[in-house]
Amino acid sequence: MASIKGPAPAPTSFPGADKLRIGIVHARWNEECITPLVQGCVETITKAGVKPENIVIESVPGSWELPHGVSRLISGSQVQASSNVSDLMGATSLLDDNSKPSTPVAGSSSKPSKAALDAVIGIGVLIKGSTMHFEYISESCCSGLMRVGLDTGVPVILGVLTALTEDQALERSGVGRGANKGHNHGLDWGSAAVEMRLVAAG
Ligand SMILES: O=c1[nH]c(NC[C@H](O)[C@H](O)[C@H](O)CO)c([N+](=O)[O-])c(=O)[nH]1
Repeated sequence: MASIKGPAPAPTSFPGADKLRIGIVHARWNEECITPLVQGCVETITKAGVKPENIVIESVPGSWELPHGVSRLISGSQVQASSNVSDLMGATSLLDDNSKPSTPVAGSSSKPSKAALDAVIGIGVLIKGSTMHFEYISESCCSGLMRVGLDTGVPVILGVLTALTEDQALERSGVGRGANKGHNHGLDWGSAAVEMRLVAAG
C-alpha cells in the first residue's frame, strides 16, 4: 500500500519573489549531506524567482549553534559567510569555503548588504550516535529555531534532519547509497521559505 506521508505540492509561482532576500545558515557537520541540502535549497529559491545576489549563505560550527546563527543573521550581524551562490552550485563541499575570509554573495556589492531578510532557513544534519547527545541537540536546535522565528516575526524554516542512521540522512539529502537516492529535502525548504514570506504574509 502506498504511503500517505508527504507534503502537498508547493505553489509553483511566487509573484514578488524577485524582491525577496533569503538567508541560509548551515551547520558544518556531516557535509556529505549538508552540501546537497544547501544546493537543493538554493535551487528552489532561485527557481521561485529570488535573485542569486539576494541569497545570503553563512555557516556555524554545528546544529547546536543554528538558532544563534539564524538570530544574528536576522539582526543584521554576519555570522560567517561560507560561500556565494555561484561557487556553491558546482560545489562538492562547502567546507573549503570556510577557510576563506567572509565573501559577499555572487553579484552583490563590495560588501554584503545588511538589508532585512524576508526568511531564513536553518540547515543541519544530526545523526544518532551511541549517547544521548543527539536527543539534546535535536530538541534544543528545533525549539530554538522555532523561538527565533516567533520572536523576530521573520519566517525561520526548519532544515534540520534528525536521522537515526547515516542512510536515513543520505536519502533525505537525495544522495542515498543504494539505487534509491531518496529525496533532497532542501528542495522543499527553499520553496517553504519563499512561500512563507509571500503566500502566508498575504
Ligand atoms: O550538526 C551537528 N552537530 C553535532 N555536534 C556539534 C554540536 O552541534 C555543536 O556544534 C558542538 O556541541 C559545540 O557547541 C553532531 N553530533 O555531535 O553528532 C551532529 O550530528 N550534527
